Amino acid sequence: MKHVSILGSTGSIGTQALDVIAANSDKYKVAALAAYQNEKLLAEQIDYFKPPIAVLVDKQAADRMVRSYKGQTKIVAGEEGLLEAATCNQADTVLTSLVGFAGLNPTIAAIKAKKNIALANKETLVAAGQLVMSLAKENNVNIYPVDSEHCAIFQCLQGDESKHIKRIILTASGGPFRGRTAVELENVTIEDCLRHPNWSMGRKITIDSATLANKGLEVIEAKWLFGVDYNMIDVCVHPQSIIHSMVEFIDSSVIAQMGMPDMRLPIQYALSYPERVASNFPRLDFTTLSALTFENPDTDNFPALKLAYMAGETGGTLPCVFNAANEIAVYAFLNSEIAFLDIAKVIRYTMENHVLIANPDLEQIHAADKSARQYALLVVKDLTKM
Ligand SMILES: NC(=O)C1=CN([C@@H]2O[C@H](COP(=O)(O)OP(=O)(O)OC[C@H]3O[C@@H](n4cnc5c(N)ncnc54)[C@H](OP(=O)(O)O)[C@@H]3O)[C@@H](O)[C@H]2O)C=CC1
Ligand SMILES: CC(=O)[C@@H](O)[C@H](O)COP(=O)(O)O
Ligand SMILES: [Mn+2]
Repeated sequence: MKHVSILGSTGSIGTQALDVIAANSDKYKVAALAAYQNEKLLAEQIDYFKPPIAVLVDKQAADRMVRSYKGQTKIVAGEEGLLEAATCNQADTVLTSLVGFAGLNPTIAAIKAKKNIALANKETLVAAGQLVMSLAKENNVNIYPVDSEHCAIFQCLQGDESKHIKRIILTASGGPFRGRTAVELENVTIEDCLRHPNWSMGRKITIDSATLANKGLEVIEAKWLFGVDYNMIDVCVHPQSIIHSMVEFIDSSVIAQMGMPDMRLPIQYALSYPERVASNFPRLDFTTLSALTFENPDTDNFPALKLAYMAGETGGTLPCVFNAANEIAVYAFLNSEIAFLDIAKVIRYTMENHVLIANPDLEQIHAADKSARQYALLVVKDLTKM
């Protein structure tokens, strides 16, 4: 039996993880649930899964829940609650399915408490990959990728030494605007961006997919998870999202992992590894697949991917700055403050303004995140005036 703390239980990954756990109650038990403010859904999850601990980071929402809740679960508020859920004795595994840089501290706390990590929160490795991977090694903790591409690569590598990798090929859907020019991207709406062709996900990652910043974050995530150089990570646009990623080995053999686009599979694999668990997830029917196609990403019209490579190759605090600026820009776009094409501009200007620290410690990473957010907000303000 694995005991899982779910940070971000009310989100897209969190709810699908709970579907997997409910379908396999002989294998998994919920140790803790944590959300930001969605008290209604969290209350339903508490009723069903009866975890020892539940957290609402928003203190007012947590206060309301404490006043109305009559059951056995301990309700905790705030960032401290998140850390308690990440480190509680009842858990052996922590699923990091909260969104953004907020995932970093609880992930580090979980690693220090020797919990295995099922990692959906890619922003953690983007902001602090070196530090998090070293801590995991020091504490003898495994990090199992949940992100579909990284889970695919992890599956492709089973039984093979990483030294045999020639390159990793991350597949990308290309998002809802694949093939469009910058002029055609000028006036796209929030609703257009939120219409991902293949995946139903949270709002932030869906915008990231539309700008290709998601693929940029994933390139950096792959560097840290698989210990490869950036020149060994390629991105290939595959609009059908059936091949979730590939590994080419030194003998030119290529192994791909395929499946219908359904996040329950990588979530379940990350929880069940090294076992495979039977499922009723939709199956691939090759007779109805008309074509699997591939093309190069368009980094001229979608520059966020190029900026991510630049940030990753430079290293130090720059990937953290890329991530911080992107978070500010995405939420500014979702608040109708800036246009779609401004997202990459906010990232670029914030990166250009940054004074690099080559080997940052955690405090320096937090400082870089904070100052990048402040600068990115100024850029947003300037762009809003235009
Ligand atoms: N969705 C997907 O298919 C995939 C997602 N990922 C990654 O997984 C992560 C989660 O994505 P997704 O599920 O789509 O996101 P959602 O926006 O759907 O869910 C986010 C979850 O995190 C909680 N949350 C948000 N902010 C905080 C915070 N500051 N502290 C604590 N909890 C917080 C939310 O709580 P509340 O509901 O109360 O606001 C919610 O439970 C992201 O890093 C994303 O990049 C990776 C691959 C695929
Ligand atoms: C499901 C998943 O892992 C997402 O990160 C997905 O990859 C987004 O699709 P894009 O390829 O469009 O970024
Ligand atoms: Mn992905």
